[in-house]
Amino acid sequence: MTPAARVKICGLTSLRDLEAAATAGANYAGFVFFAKSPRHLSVDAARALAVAAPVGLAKVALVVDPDDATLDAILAQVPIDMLQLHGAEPPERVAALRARHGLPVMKAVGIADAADLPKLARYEAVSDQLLVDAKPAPDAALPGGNGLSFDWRLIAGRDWTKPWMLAGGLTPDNVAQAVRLTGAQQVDVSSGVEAAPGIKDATRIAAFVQAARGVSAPA
Ligand SMILES: O=C(O)c1ccccc1NCC(=O)[C@H](O)[C@H](O)COP(=O)(O)O
Repeated sequence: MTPAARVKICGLTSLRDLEAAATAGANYAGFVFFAKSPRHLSVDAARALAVAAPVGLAKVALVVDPDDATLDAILAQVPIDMLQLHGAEPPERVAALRARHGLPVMKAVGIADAADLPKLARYEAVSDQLLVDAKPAPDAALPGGNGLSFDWRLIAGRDWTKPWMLAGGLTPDNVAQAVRLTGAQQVDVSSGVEAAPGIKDATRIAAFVQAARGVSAPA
């Protein structure tokens, strides 16, 4: 039987998106703070979403190599439950941010091939969770949210020491297979549930959550 996975919907940009994620039963809502992204939120826009989020929907701030002032400005205004570090933060910086802000930290680790796997242990040592994502192409405009997947067999059967989330190119159509193959207990999606970059599709969000939980989508 397919295990029931916890679901993060990343890159919400409107109250409509937030409601779709909450109604579908998502566990985490991701807010992107990265100016070049079509999913980027100002601090004010993120605050409006975060205060509207229902209890039980964990609010995740996705940041990329943030400086202290940027993070301070976000966290002073936006009630956040977890930080997602999606840049090239070295392990020492991950540990420092975790200590400085007193929030759980999820470090994104990009995987393209077996040479990337040792990074997982290095970041497990300093993070509360890992986000195991596809490594973007060197010339990619965005460090994540590219709808790109990696070879899931690379992590199948791995012994994990921390909770982790599978990400990268997941869709309502492939998430059940990804969960079965990797044993992921948590999954993350952004572009796979969008109608257009930065605009989520409520029907796709519902189908994704159902598929991740091993429930067939209604015909
Ligand atoms: O979504 C963005 O625009 C983004 C910008 C900068 C860093 C990370 C970004 N997104 C990360 C994610 O949304 C997900 O955590 C992950 O990469 C999966 O995305 P997708 O393949 O689109 O489902």
